[in-house]
Amino acid sequence: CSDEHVHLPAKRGLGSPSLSLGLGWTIAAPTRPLEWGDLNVLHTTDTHGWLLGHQELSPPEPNYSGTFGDFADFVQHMKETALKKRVDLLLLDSGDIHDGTGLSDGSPPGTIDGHDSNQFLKRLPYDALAIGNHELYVYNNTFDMYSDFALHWKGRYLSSNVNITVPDPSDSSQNVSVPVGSRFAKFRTLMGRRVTSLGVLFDFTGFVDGTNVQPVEDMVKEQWFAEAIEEEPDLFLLVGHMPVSEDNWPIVFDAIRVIHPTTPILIFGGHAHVRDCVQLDGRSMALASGRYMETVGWMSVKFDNKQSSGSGNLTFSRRYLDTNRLTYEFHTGRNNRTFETWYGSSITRGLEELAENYDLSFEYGIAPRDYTISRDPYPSNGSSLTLFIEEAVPIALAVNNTRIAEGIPALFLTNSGSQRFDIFQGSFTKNDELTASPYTNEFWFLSNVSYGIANQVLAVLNVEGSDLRKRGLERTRKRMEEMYKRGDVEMIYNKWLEEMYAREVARARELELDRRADNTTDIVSTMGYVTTDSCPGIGDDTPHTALPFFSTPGYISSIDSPSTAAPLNITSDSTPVDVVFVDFIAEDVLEIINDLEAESGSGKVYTEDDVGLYHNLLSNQVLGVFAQEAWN
Ligand SMILES: Nc1ccn([C@@H]2O[C@H](COP(=O)(O)O)[C@@H](O)[C@H]2O)c(=O)n1
Repeated sequence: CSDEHVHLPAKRGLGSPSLSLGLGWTIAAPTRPLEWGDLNVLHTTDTHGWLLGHQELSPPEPNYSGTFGDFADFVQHMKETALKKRVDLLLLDSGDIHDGTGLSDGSPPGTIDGHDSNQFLKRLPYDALAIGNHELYVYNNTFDMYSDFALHWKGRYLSSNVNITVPDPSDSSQNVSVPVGSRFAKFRTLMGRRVTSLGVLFDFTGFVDGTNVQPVEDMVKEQWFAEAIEEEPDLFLLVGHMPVSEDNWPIVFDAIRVIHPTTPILIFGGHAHVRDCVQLDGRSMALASGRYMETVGWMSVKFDNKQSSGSGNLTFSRRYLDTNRLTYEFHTGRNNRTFETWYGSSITRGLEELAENYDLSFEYGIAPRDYTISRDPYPSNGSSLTLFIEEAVPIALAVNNTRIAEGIPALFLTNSGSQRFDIFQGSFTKNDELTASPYTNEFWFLSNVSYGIANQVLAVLNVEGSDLRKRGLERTRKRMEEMYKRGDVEMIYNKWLEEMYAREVARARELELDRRADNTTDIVSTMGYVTTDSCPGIGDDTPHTALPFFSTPGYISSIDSPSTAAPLNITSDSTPVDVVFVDFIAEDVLEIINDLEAESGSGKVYTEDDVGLYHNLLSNQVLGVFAQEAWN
C-alpha cells in the first residue's frame, strides 16, 4: 500500500520550477481497491497533449499531476498483476491526441503538430486506439496519423468511419480515399479471448478537405461492417470518439445485437470530456474517461461460464481514477521507492527534453492571479474569458494595426470554446499560452458594419432575450445541431460541472443543518470531480468536493468593454465599426449579420469576398503578445 507522501508537480521543463509545498496543498489517495474481473481495461481519452501531467498547485490541478511516464509505469505494474491473476488487462485510447498543450502544438513552424508527442504514446502497450475529431482539423496532421502513427499499431489504430484521400500508390496521378487506420481489428487477448474491435467517430462535419467522416448510421449498413461482425467473438470492443450518452453508440450496439443478442459488448467513448457510464443492456457497459489526462478509466467484467452463449447479466465494475502518483501507487501496492522504473522515467525524461527543444518554458510575463474558465463568474476579473476577449485580444491585435491607429472602432468576437484551459498566477510561459488557447484560428473582419447591427450579433449567437429566442428558435436549434456536429461539446462538459456543483451546494446545506443539530464538524475533502452516472455504485476512485462553477455564454465579445485597448468611439447606431471574429465562427457571424441587415431593411448583403484578414496574429499567439505587453 502507498505511503503518505505527496509528489510535488514541479513545472517539468514547462516553466518555473520554483514551486514549493508550503501552500497547504495536498492530494487525497484512493481508499478502495479496484475490482478485478476476467477481463479488465485501462482507458484514456481526449488526452490533447497533456503528457507531462498537470503541474500547477492551484486545486484541483495536483490531482492530475502524474506524468505519462508515471502512467506507463502504472500500466506496466498493472499488467504484471493481471498476469499473476491470470486475467486480461487491455489498454485503450479513444482519440483526440492533438490540440491542447505545447507538447502537441508547440512544434517549430513547418513541422507537424503532434508528431513528436505521438511518439510517446507509441511507447505504451495500447491494445486498440481510435481516431478523434482533433486528428481531422489539419490535413497534414491526419496524413501523419495515416503514414506514421497508424503504421506503428499494426492494424489496431481504428478509424471505422474516417477516411483520408491520398495519392494512389499504384498510380500517383490519381487519388484514393482510404481509412486513416483500420476499419476494424480482430485479435486474441493474452488469455486467449477472441476480440472484434471497431473505432467509431461521432458524426463530425468539421473535417478538413481531403478527409471524410461517414455518418454512423451509414457505416453500419456497409458490407465490410456486416462481414466484420458476422463471426461471433468472445467480446466486442467498441473504442471510439463519441459520447456514451445521447449519441450514436446505440446504432452500432443495435446492429451488433441483431446478430449477436448476448455477446458481451464493451464500449469506450469520449469527446465530451466528462466521466460517464451507461449500460445498454445487462451484458454490456459503456465508459467515458474524462479529458486532458485527468482521468484514467477502469472497467472490469466477469464473464459467465458459457461466456458469449450465456444470457444473464454480467458483473461489470467501473472506476474513474485521478491521474497522480498516489493513485498509481495505491492500486499497484507500491510506494515512492518501488513504483518508478526506468521505463516510465525515460518517457518522462523524453517529454521534458521535447519541452526543452520546443522552448516551452519561455516566459512571456508574470500572470498576476489565476484566471479560470468556469470557476469565476463571467464577466469578472478572474475570468479567463474576460481576460482573453476584453484585454488580451484588443491589446494584442492593436500591435502594428493601422486600422486601430486610424481610430476605427472594432468589436471582437470569439467562441468561448476556443479557450481550453485556466491560466495560473506566476510565470506565464509558451506552454501556458498553448494550453489556454491552442487553436491556430485567424482573425477575420467585416468593415463598415453599423454599430446598431454589430451590437446585436453576440446576443443572437448566444440566443439571449425572449425576442431573439422567438425569432431565432428554429435557426438556433439548427445552429446548435450544426455546432455539435462540428465538435462543440463544451455545453455537455459545462452542464456536467454545473450539476455536480449544484449537488455540492445542496449537500453543503444539508451538512450545515446536520452540523448545527449534532454540533459536529464537516469532513473536508479535496476539490475535484464528483461524478454521478447511471452505472451501479460509486464511480470516482477518490472522493472529492465539487469545484465551484459559473455558467458561461457560448460566445464572448469585447463589446461595451471599458477595458478594451481600442475604446469604441461610437456616437450613434449608424457609426461604422469593424466586426472582428475568429475564422472558426465566420459562417455564423456572416449569416447573422446578413439576417440582421435584412431585418433592418438596409439592403446590405455581405459575402465571403467582403471578409478580410484583420491581423496576422493567430489566436494561439494572442496571450503571449498580451503578456509581453501587459505582464512584464
Ligand atoms: N479551430 C478550432 C477547432 C475547434 N475549436 C473549439 O474546439 C471545440 C472542439 O473540441 P473538442 O475537444 O470538444 O472536440 C469546438 O467546438 C470549438 O469550440 C475552435 O475554437 N477552433
